[in-house]
Amino acid sequence: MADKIKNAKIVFVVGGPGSGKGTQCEKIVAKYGYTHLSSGDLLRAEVASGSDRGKQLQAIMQKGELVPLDTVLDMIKDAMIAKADVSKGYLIDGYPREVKQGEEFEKKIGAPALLLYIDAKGETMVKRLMKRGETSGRADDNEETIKKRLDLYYKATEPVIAYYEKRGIVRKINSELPVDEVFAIVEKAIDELK
Ligand SMILES: Nc1ncnc2c1ncn2[C@H]1C[C@H](O)[C@@H](COP(=O)(O)OP(=O)(O)O)O1
Ligand SMILES: [Mg+2]
Repeated sequence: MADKIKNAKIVFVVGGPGSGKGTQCEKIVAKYGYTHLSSGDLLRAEVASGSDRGKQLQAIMQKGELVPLDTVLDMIKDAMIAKADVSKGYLIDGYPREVKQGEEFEKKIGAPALLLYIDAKGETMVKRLMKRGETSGRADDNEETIKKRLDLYYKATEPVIAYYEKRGIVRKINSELPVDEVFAIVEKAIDELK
């Protein structure tokens, strides 16, 4: 089963909360037929299911902390295998959050061909998340948790970007621009993969 995804195109989509990862992934899915896997969405779906694991996850996420590595990875892998026959590639959104997560992903699943670094300023991310929080229903889109998520993001994710930069697969995308202009830059990076 797992070898079905061994040769798949894998794109890590990394950026702070509210930087626009989900927005850009949606557009990549529409144009390129990739499968979009947001680790956050997978986790929230588990929470919504009301399972015991979901309840434990909810407590962790509400505090703005990171969920255990194996849990996230197993959920991503299962979701990838489920889409192996129809997927032109995979967008792994919001993962890895830490260098160790990236290493484990490569051991268990495969190597990324590209890392899209969706980059927006801290104040922009806060503004967007506060706005999203008005309608998203997400427990973590509130001012206090947003600050914590941003702090954690800077600490944990910057080493991730440095790690993949050494391997030459990072493309930094200016996400301060309007959505379609951001996507024009994203398209170039994806087109280069073919
Ligand atoms: N380039 C852009 N310009 C303005 N608003 C943007 C934007 N990209 C995303 N947004 C909005 C849409 C959402 O309400 C909010 C967060 O975007 P998102 O795609 O959900 O971010 P992420 O998935 O990185 O947390 O910001
Ligand atoms: Mg998102």
